[in-house]
Amino acid sequence: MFILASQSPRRKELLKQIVPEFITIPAQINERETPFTKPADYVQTLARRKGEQVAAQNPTATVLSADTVVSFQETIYGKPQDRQDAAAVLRQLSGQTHQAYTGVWLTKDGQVQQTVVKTDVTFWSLSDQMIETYLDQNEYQDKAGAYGIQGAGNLLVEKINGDFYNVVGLPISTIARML
Ligand SMILES: Cc1cn([C@H]2C[C@H](O)[C@@H](COP(=O)(O)OP(=O)(O)OP(=O)(O)O)O2)c(=O)[nH]c1=O
Repeated sequence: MFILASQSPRRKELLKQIVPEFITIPAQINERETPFTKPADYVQTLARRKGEQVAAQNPTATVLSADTVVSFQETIYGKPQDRQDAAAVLRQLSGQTHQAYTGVWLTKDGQVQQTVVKTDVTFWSLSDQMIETYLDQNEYQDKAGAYGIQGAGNLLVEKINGDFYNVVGLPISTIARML
């Protein structure tokens, strides 16, 4: 059995492109128990904690988990607390290049593989009006870094260097090579 240890609808949609049949079992962990460290270490630790928690309940299954953050100038941005927080994050990222990191953890046939994929994302310079218009669409609410590149958030993005799907939350070309 293949389990995606995630409640993210975006991760479920992306995984369908490479795995025909799987079930989803969200991990029940408190992400705040993991201290902020370097972004790559942070997402790797969280992906591992999510995967291990679900794998412990399903010891013979293949289990895939992931965690995505946005990082800019040593600050890690998870999901925004509220609209004000989201506005502050987007103002920080405006006109700058930040990184999206996704940690991936996979256990298959008793073997554990894990990796971290990084994508550079450059935002246009964003006016307050552009930020408010984007926030009005409420897309920011469950997204690390307060934007969804796969949605209207794409209008904030001048360019990326790296895997697009990694920003969304599942670097499927890398994962396909792990399977
Ligand atoms: C940057 C970015 C993040 N995201 C989303 C992907 C993830 O759902 C979310 C990052 O939060 P995560 O904590 O990685 O994932 P999650 O809580 O949504 O789901 P789970 O832990 O159960 O796997 O941000 C986008 O959808 N688009 C983007 O451009």
